[in-house]
Amino acid sequence: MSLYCGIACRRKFFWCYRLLSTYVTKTRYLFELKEDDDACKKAQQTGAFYLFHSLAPLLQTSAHQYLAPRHSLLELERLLGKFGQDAQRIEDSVLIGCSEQQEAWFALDLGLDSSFSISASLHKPEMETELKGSFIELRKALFQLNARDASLLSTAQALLRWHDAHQFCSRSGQPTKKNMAGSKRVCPSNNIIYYPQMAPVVITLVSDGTRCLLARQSSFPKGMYSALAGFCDIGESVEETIRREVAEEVGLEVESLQYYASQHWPFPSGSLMIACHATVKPGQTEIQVNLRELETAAWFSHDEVATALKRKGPYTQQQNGTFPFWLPPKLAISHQLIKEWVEKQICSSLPA
Ligand SMILES: NC(=O)C1=CN([C@@H]2O[C@H](COP(=O)(O)OP(=O)(O)OC[C@H]3O[C@@H](n4cnc5c(N)ncnc54)[C@H](OP(=O)(O)O)[C@@H]3O)[C@@H](O)[C@H]2O)C=CC1
Ligand SMILES: [Mg+2]
Repeated sequence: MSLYCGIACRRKFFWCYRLLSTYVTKTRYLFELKEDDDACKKAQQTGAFYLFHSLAPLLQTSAHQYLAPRHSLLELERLLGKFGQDAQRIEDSVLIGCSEQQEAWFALDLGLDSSFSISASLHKPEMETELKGSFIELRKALFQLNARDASLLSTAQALLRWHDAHQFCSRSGQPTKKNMAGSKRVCPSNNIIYYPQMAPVVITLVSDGTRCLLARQSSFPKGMYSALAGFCDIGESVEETIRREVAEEVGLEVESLQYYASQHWPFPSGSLMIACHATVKPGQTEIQVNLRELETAAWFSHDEVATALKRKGPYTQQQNGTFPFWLPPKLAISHQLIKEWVEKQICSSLPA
């Protein structure tokens, strides 16, 4: 090993160690805040809060992008005081992460009903003026956020929604109580613990070797196609869901499949998207669209998909009345799955 190589390796090792160390420290800190209510309450003193109103995040506009502002505990207490709200409402907040310097990040919804105060929703426009921002539906804003804010706000919204929908014990009917971090709720009358849940969903890009299969639901924006998606049924493995969804939606039988990656997705109410590539049996490529599920589905060539990936919105109606063929934005795992397929096709067509 040359001296240069030795130094480079040691540097690399040191760098990896530093990265790992920061990550582990952060993870252990968040674990402690979830387990210990007092530690979590203390972390709120130096922490920062993302604000929501009826599940819409507070955003500010900056150069065609949305930014998610954070507020200190002091600023939040001042705001609640100004609008006649009890500062105890801050206990409704949920822990969503922390910075490398261990500044804990929380999310709080000022519009949902709270056991600590009511009618906060009456003040929405005044709050927006005071906070110099707007509460914007996450569906409209997600693709104009940077990756970190998109991920934090998606987690926050899913968690706030889950708490709002699990106020009562399904066994005793009594009100449940959230822990300080919001990582669980407990029924005080029978000690049943409820943990936040999400729905597993598969997203599959089917290929016949040279083309890939993309589909549209009538609810999609005009011209947009995506890979096939479907919720896992209870009792199914990911492999079984993929085979069933492909058969149900387009009438094809999957021959092989390969896991690609996963992503948390805030819609409709918090899903774990599990993305896979799949191939169909040779010679069995005739699509039979299930019109109860899809508007249409079709095979697309490598060049058609590569061109669509480069296309940038807004996608306006063309002179012949149709809309250009386009694909989900970069942030969506379906985009990344399709992009990987395009890149793999290029590699496999290169001479060995
Ligand atoms: N991030 C990404 O890149 C992408 C994400 N997705 C997401 O994947 C999700 C699933 O895709 P989709 O094709 O609609 O799924 P499905 O093909 O499974 O069809 C949706 C239908 O399944 C039923 N359903 C079964 N279980 C559930 C559940 N836990 N929650 C809600 N509905 C359920 C509902 O029927 P009924 O209403 O009749 O009860 C619903 O209308 C979508 O919500 C979408 O947001 C999709 C594509 C890309
Ligand atoms: Mg589907």
